[in-house]
Amino acid sequence: MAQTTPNHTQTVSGWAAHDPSGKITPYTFKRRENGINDVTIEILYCGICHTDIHHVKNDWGITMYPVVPGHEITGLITKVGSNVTKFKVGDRVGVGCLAASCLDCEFCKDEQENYCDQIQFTYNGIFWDGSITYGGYSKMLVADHRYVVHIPENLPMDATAPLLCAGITVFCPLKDNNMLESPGKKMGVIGLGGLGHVAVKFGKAFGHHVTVISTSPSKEKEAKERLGADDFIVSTNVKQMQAGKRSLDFILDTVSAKHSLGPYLELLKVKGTLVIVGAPDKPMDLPSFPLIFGKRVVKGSMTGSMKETQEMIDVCGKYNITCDIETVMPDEINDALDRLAKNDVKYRFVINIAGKSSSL
Ligand SMILES: NC(=O)c1ccc[n+]([C@@H]2O[C@H](COP(=O)([O-])OP(=O)(O)OC[C@H]3O[C@@H](n4cnc5c(N)ncnc54)[C@H](O)[C@@H]3O)[C@@H](O)[C@H]2O)c1
Ligand SMILES: [Zn+2]
Ligand SMILES: [Zn+2]
Repeated sequence: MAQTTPNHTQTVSGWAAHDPSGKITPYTFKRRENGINDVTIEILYCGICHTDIHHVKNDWGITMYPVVPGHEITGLITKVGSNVTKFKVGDRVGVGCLAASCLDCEFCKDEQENYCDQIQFTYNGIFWDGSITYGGYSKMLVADHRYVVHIPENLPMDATAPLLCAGITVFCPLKDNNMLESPGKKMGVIGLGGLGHVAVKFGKAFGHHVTVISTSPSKEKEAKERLGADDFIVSTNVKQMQAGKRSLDFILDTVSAKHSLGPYLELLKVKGTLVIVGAPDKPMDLPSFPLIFGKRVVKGSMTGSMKETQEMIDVCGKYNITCDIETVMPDEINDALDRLAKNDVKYRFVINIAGKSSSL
């Protein structure tokens, strides 16, 4: 593993964390030359995902410092390799969590490359040439074109950026559990942050009755008035949790910190499903009784394939779904990370990397 290889000839300005304090500082590094399968992207915007916090603070014990976070990237193509036919210079594009996969295993061949066991991520991964991947907190990216999607013309580049991770991560569990084509389900969303607020929007766009389950009573008004949620349960309110028992068909758990699944499982109907997408650093309690007494299912889901990501972005174009964002400049990233850790954002920070004034 190396930070660069001889073909890393392009100097790029970015922002990196250098140790588990998580403090971000300007960082200049090298990217590879644009290869035959690559596109070069001028980055316009990059969302700040809670996964970025887990990485800069080494919550999961896997961070390779210095880490340049960022996997919710939108920008414009400035160069295309000779094998690339799907993109041209000037195209509006997005890059999410995936940078490379083996292209040969059963999952890669079945367009589920997000489950390839050699998957490499947009940052804190190791690319095929042995170099460490650096993400979207930077001015420019060289990406294999197979891991890039088109952004529909009607979607703004800033409020679309978080869809590349937050959006696809909540879209796939809905798709996998037949929630795209069968309206009228009772759906719950635990945690109203970056992922959770997009889940509410998808749930409503797909015709479901959406209940937000949150520790913060103060979020109820906004969840209903701004995001269109139908119901709100405060998870620390025993009476409300009791009244909600056996009421939901499907729950999406987006919580970033350790919590017990038992009380949430009780909210599911018999044979209901809870999908975990939040990634706390510690194991969560999973009591057996709510599972066996309700024949309930708990499963996980990780981001989405590139085919699903393009499908999700196109669906967002069709329904005009974007994220509710607060835009920050690169020198405000540390404040934004601190505020995100305190859950003080509605609902996603997006870094204005290029410093352009309009949202394009
Ligand atoms: N599965 C995937 O592919 C995938 C993709 C992206 C993010 N993630 C993970 O999903 C999680 C959420 O990401 P995000 O960007 O939406 O974060 P976020 O900080 O925007 O939202 C997390 C929400 O969880 C709530 N929360 C925190 N602790 C809680 C607790 N103990 N009980 C109840 N609620 C609590 C917060 O109030 C907040 O609303 C993170 O762990 C992130 O790493 C997973
Ligand atoms: Zn993410
Ligand atoms: Zn593979």
